[in-house]
Amino acid sequence: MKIGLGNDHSAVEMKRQVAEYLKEKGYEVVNYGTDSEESCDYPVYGEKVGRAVASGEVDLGIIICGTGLGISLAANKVRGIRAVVCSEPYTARLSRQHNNANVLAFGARVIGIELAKMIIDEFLGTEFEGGRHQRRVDMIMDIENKER
Ligand SMILES: O=C[C@H](O)[C@H](O)[C@H](O)COP(=O)(O)O
Repeated sequence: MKIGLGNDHSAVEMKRQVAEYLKEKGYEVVNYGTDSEESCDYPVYGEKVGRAVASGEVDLGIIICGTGLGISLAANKVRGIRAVVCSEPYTARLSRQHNNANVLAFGARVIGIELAKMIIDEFLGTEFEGGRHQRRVDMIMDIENKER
């Protein structure tokens, strides 16, 4: 499975550790984030990862900024993206089971790497359940069609 990573200046070290962890676990990693700690703008990287996921260039995305908020807001503007901010593993699991989330976001200034690893494990290790949840996810995606 191919995972697209994105981050701003606040999450360079967190992204590096996440990439290392994912590679150890056998995932292919594509880095769309910055590797410089010089101040930059998170929408750039949220959009890049969102587009990579939406086009199928990667299977899922993981995006990190200070809080996970701004970068997820940006990713969610890309058609087809369901990006979620998770600060604990339960929400990460349910975001896949019920919401079929395709991009995970968290904050490098909010959680540490060990919690991030647990969150990532739940996110990548859980499948969408479908059924009644499919109807609701379809309803979410239909909102995009009404907007554009
Ligand atoms: O939601 C936005 C992110 O948390 C950014 O990483 C944050 O706003 C960057 O802040 P600063 O420019 O003060 O490092």
